[in-house]
Amino acid sequence: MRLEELLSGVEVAGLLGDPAVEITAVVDNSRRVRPGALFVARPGTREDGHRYLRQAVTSGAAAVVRMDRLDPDLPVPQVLVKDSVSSLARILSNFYGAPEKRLRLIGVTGTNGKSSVTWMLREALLRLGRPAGLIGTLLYDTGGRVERAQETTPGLPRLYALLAEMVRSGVSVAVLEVSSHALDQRRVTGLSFEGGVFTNLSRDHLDYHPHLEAYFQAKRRLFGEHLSPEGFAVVNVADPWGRRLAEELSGLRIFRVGEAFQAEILSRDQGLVLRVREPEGEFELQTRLFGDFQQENLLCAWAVLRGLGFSAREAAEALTEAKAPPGRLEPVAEARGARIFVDYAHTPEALAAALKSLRALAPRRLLCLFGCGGNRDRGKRPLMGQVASALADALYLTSDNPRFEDPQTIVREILRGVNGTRVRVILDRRQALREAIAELTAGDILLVAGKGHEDYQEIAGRRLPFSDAEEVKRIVGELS
Ligand SMILES: CC(=O)N[C@H]1[C@@H](OP(=O)(O)OP(=O)(O)OC[C@H]2O[C@@H](n3ccc(=O)[nH]c3=O)[C@H](O)[C@@H]2O)O[C@H](CO)[C@@H](O)[C@@H]1O[C@H](C)C(=O)N[C@@H](C)C(=O)N[C@H](CCC(=O)O)C(=O)O
Ligand SMILES: Nc1ncnc2c1ncn2[C@@H]1O[C@H](COP(=O)(O)OP(=O)(O)OP(=O)(O)O)[C@@H](O)[C@H]1O
Ligand SMILES: N[C@H](CCC[C@H](N)C(=O)O)C(=O)O
Ligand SMILES: [Mg+2]
Repeated sequence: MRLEELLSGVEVAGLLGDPAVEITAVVDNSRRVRPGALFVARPGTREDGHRYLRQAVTSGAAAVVRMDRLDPDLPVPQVLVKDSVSSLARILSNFYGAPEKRLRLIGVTGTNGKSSVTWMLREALLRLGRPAGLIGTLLYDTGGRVERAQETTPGLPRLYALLAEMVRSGVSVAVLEVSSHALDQRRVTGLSFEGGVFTNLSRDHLDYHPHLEAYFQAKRRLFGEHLSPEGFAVVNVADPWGRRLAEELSGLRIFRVGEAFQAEILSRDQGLVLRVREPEGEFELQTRLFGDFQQENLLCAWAVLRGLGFSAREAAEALTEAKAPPGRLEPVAEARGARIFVDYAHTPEALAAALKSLRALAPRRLLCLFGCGGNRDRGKRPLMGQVASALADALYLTSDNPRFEDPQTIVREILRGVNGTRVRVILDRRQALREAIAELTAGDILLVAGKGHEDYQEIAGRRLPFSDAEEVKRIVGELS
């Protein structure tokens, strides 16, 4: 496509060079530039793309978009814009034939539950015969192809490429997990969601957001800036921040989970059996979900189906047998009459929810093994220690992804919140799992928290293969 065609709808403040130059790709990372690419320089959180303009040209960029000035010394066509992020979104839309307008978009935000809601929703849509795409923490599914996710919400170039692939595969509904980082960094610019979901808000990511209010405001942007006026919001009003959001949103169709959409847990042992009450009546569902918290996530998915126009009966049929993504309170093994669950709880609230759910299964003893990620929100460490010591009978503290921090220091910070419960510290996660599992006797439950589906452990910049579920199964096999 020619540069001038890509600039349709872009507010151009200045142009240098030939606008008819042929463009073969659009990128915002100089390391991804191939000959023929258009490089869009934009400021970020750590770097500024403008520093890499020369590098982009050396790598073969056919033209560049920039916000600072037109530089006669740069030997390629240049476009000056006021805002390179919105320009990038518009250029990508032109490049891919406006895929964001050819899909029904559902965005899910909140501290916990995004992956669970989006996963259930995709499966439900498929059961209803609607080709659905998914972009989230675990994977990107474009309808024709599934790939491992890099980010929960990818940056604009990747995002538009995935949406374009969905259109090509005949997908009609695209379900997206929208992280607060993505909202803050404008990674969903140009997208107008038909449905927006807010699951809950609690402490996380305070290494990034200055305080909880700023974190909330980032999430709120999904509804304030990215929701189509004809669209709908699904808000969990059982959560205080959700209640506030619902009060603040005016003129929108809102589905209130916790009020208009409610569920009662009838039994838990073999997966949640739920009685759902919603405006059109009552429905009983046998699901494959573990964790009381999943009822809220299921109701969010249910309400989205209703917002998309499905009947209550269709929602019930589509969500019967609903299951969580891997590593969300997943029962992975039994050892000598004890049960072992792997969960992705990495916030105080999530850890509390997971432990309370397992306590409801009436274990003889409830053991909890976890650590905290390095180089991320440090303040949540003692809070997770506090929650775990209040709700579990014994703790194994170990390493999560220490990244560039000393695992011993991380555990010491968790220990500040621990009070009275029996604790063992074993920094080697494999060894900690081995000892915790060796201790189990009939009726016990062990929760292995923090890493969920992750298949690596990140230590000092290296990702070493590691899966809690696989490790647990291997150890149980060895011990039996
Ligand atoms: C701090 C942070 O969130 N950074 C993310 C962000 O980068 P950024 O926009 O701030 O970019 P930057 O690194 O400052 O660089 C600015 C510009 O210079 C360019 N550049 C930079 C270097 C270079 O050599 N050449 C070059 O062109 C960059 O490509 C970019 O265009 O946007 C990028 C995609 O557009 C992300 O890959 C990147 O994720 C980093 C690696 C990361 O760890 N992010 C985590 C915290 C994250 O985003 N997590 C959330 C999930 C959170 C949750 O679970 O709730 C997620 O959505 O994944
Ligand atoms: N509705 C909920 N309320 C409280 N805790 C929850 C809820 N849903 C999930 N959790 C907890 O949060 C963990 C992560 O769940 P999930 O992956 O669905 O959330 P997420 O928002 O996608 O997380 P991330 O931000 O890491 O992508 C679960 O393993 C569980 O411990
Ligand atoms: N989505 C979370 C993942 C944290 C998972 C935990 N295992 C860790 O490494 O801290 C985040 O980006 O903070
Ligand atoms: Mg997720």
